[in-house]
Amino acid sequence: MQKTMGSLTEPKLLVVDFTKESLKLGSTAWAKACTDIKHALEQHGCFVALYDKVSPKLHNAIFNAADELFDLPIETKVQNINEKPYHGYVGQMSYVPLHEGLGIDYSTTPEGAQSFTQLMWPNGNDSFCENSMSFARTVAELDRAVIRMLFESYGVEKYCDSHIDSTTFLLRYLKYRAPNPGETTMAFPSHTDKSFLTILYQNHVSGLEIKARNGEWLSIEFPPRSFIVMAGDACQAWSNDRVLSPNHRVTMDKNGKETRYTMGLFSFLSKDVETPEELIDNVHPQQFKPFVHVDLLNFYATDHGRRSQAILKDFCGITV
Ligand SMILES: O=C(O)CCC(=O)C(=O)O
Ligand SMILES: [Fe+2]
Repeated sequence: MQKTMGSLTEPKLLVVDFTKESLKLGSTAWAKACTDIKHALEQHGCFVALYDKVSPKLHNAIFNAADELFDLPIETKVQNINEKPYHGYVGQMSYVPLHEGLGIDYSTTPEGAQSFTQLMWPNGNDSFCENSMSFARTVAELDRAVIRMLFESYGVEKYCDSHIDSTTFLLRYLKYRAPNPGETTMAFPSHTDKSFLTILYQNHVSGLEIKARNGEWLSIEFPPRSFIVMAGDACQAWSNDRVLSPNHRVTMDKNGKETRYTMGLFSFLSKDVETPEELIDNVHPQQFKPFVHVDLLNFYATDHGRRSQAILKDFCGITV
């Protein structure tokens, strides 16, 4: 597969400016953004969001917090265990030597932020706790805005509030160190996210690559302080296969010297993931059975799930 190096070339990702006052609910600009977002999620499974609610102070605090967190002893970090697959500590893997990650489940709630902080710093770390929760809450607002727009653009806004009320947010701190000479540059292998939506925020070191529908790998260089909004498998299922949950991976520059940090906010549903009946008709017959969101992660954690090249079809596909 040909790789497009370091550019945002063809096909360009949509950029949606959420900082504009004109993007008020119900305005003309808002209606256009709804249509654009739907189109982008169907075409590429992602878009770039300009969003200025993360202050420079919080921006600095969150990446300092990442440094502080990853500097903890491994014995402490491995205590970040979660019964849900891919929610806890990941690292020390020989085939992915550059990567380490930790996850804060229920990250927008005081209980979620506090229990993670307590586990990592038994003597307390109030600023870590507050900054993590504040960041998660700020990005969750963007998630909700995107959900509202997506539901509106499919004409199913009546389901929006119950969807939002049943959403929980996993915040993952992700680290990728620079490769040593001769070492692999593959920092995170190709995969699709199991979330409903994923929102990514990185430091100044790029590395994310997304596979477009045409099979081309695009290197994503997003403007500083902007976010990548990406659809996960649950969103693809919900949309009756209209939205793309894109394959993506992280590749580090072989000559790079700096550590890449990404903050990822992953949304999950505590109610069934179910395609609205409005999205099912003769032209678009129902593709997937309703499912419990965490069961998709549990399936992915099995050999069959991990090897699957079409996880939704294998997990909940309707065969005709
Ligand atoms: O670090 C990134 O940009 C991507 C992370 C990612 O794909 C994931 O954690 O699922
Ligand atoms: Fe991912």
